[in-house]
Amino acid sequence: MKTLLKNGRMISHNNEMTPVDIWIEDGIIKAIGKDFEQSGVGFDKIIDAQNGLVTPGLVDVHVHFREPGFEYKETIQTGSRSAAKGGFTTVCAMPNLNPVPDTKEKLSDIYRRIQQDAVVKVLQYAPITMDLRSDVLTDQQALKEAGAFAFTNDGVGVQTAGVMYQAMKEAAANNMAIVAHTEDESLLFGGVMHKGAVSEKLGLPGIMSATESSQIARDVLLAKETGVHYHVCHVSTKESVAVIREAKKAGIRVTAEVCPHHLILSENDIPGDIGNYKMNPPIRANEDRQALIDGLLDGTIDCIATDHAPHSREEKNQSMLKAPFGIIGSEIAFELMYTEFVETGIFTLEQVVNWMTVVPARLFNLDCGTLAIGSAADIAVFDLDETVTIADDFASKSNNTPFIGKEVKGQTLYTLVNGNVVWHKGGN
Ligand SMILES: NC(=O)N[C@@H](CC(=O)O)C(=O)O
Ligand SMILES: [Zn+2]
Ligand SMILES: [Zn+2]
Repeated sequence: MKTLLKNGRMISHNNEMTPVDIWIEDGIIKAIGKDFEQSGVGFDKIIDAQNGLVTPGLVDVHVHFREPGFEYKETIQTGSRSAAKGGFTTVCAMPNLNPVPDTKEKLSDIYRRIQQDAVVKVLQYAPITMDLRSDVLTDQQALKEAGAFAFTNDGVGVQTAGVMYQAMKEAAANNMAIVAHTEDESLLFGGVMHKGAVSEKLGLPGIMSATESSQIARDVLLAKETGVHYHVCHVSTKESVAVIREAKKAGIRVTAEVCPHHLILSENDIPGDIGNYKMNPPIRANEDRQALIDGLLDGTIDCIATDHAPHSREEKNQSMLKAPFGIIGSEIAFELMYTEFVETGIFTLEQVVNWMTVVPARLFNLDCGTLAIGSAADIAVFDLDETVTIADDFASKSNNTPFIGKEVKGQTLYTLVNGNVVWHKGGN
């Protein structure tokens, strides 16, 4: 099977756009160049990229697919379609499910579902401790054999230093990463949004920055003791950035991700007590937002991840006091990053593409995030010209995002996995 993706543009190292065609054969990138059509190759299928930006399929190391246990919010099928619609071809799914995949059998059951239903490549995380909340470590070796991507208790922090230390030691021995949602619950005090001027104004309990940053400080020191690859989820505060920066300087093996919503919004953008502005960690102060941008620019923060966290309309259409934490992100992540940061000249297009493809792949040794000849034809094509309004028409089952109605550029035209079109604009 020979496919030609023609009339694309690729971003080169000096941020220049080069017109390209990609020759795909049996799901593999065979050649990148021009005028293959004229050379008489005889393609079975031709896809017109319409002068769009061609990138490696995006890689997201942080999504929530809710299956099994919470299928009314999302399933592997709808979550992976949502990822495909956003140009993602590899995503890593969190284990805060029911049941929690804390045994080989439960993890294998999820992989069976992925095999059946996913339209993009899905790697499943396993938990650090049994049932996410206990102090009993999971059998890392068995879970690794069953295909665990890495270990995380995302949704909750590991509350005890000793448990985290043991988990890190074990993960280092198994050559696996520990991925951490950092939140010290003894510093939570029922908070539902960032503690500051706006929480005060709205009369809502606040979450201190130290609730996150103090646990990162603990963990980087434990990572130093154990030598594990320690990856920090959804960094949100300036203190967290400072701790990670110092840890990296000290040679500690720490990496970090940041979410588009924390880069774009600050507490001042929260118009009131609205559930769709509630996520964990919360949208912080403007100086935190600025520190996250600086952190990406100086390499303290390594990559961008969405933390796609679907919840039902009923759940989110309530006061922040009652609504669950989390917003969706897969379908709009690239267009938000492009519009807010590339169009404004804060980041280059090459930086944004790298932070969403080759860098996350490299951090976790994944065989994706590249358009190298011989690699799987996992490819995204984006329209950088047309301005569109983010509509409430998500492929996700849920619509919990405060970005509906926003004007953006950078809509996905095509997403290909192993050379097959899994999403195209105007399609399903
Ligand atoms: N980010 C969120 O606000 N919520 C996530 C959990 C998490 O990522 O911590 C969820 O599972 O809904
Ligand atoms: Zn989390
Ligand atoms: Zn999460």
